[in-house]
Amino acid sequence: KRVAILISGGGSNMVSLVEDMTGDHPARPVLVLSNRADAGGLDKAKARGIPTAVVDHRPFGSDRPAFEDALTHVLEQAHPDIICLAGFMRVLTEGFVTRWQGRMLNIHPSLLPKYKGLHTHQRAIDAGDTEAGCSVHEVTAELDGGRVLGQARVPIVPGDTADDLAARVLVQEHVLYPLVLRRFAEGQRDRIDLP
Ligand SMILES: N[C@@H]1O[C@H](COP(=O)(O)O)[C@@H](O)[C@H]1O
Repeated sequence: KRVAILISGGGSNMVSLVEDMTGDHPARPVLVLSNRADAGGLDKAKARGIPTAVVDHRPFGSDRPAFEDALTHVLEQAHPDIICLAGFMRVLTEGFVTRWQGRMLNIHPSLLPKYKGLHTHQRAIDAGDTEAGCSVHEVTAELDGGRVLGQARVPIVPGDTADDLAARVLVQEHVLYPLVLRRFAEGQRDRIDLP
């Protein structure tokens, strides 16, 4: 299977996916695509010999479909079977999502369906939750709303800041996403929960 990975930032999840796609893994990374030319993950991908591309969203202003047409044009040249959103911070329209329906995954730093959207860790702390985590889900037109294929849980420790929690969850993201991608590439659609 051919996998394209969309990023906007440092790309630590992208690296964990790429480093797992070796040996008997049924998939290989064919493209790392960013909407930001200054995304730190681009250099990490180049250093691992993966083709990279940038489609800057800013020149398109509020014309999301035009931005997504440019994304789709670049993606189609890589012929991906699977698309992984990994810290990709643009909300995608229904048109784009429908085009890649059933072949696109995302990692979200909360225990979905709780805390869709942003600032997930602070919201979990403010709510007095005792645990948090991350979820890998299929991407649908509803933001962070698709079927959850995997979740990993971590404790919230009294006195935790959002940054403390984000760091603890990120460690689990790097375990969960590669696991779910491997199963997804093998055709498995049932959900896994860590630990
Ligand atoms: N969507 C969220 O954005 C962060 C991206 O981190 P990285 O993969 O760019 O390091 C991760 O926490 C991910 O869950």
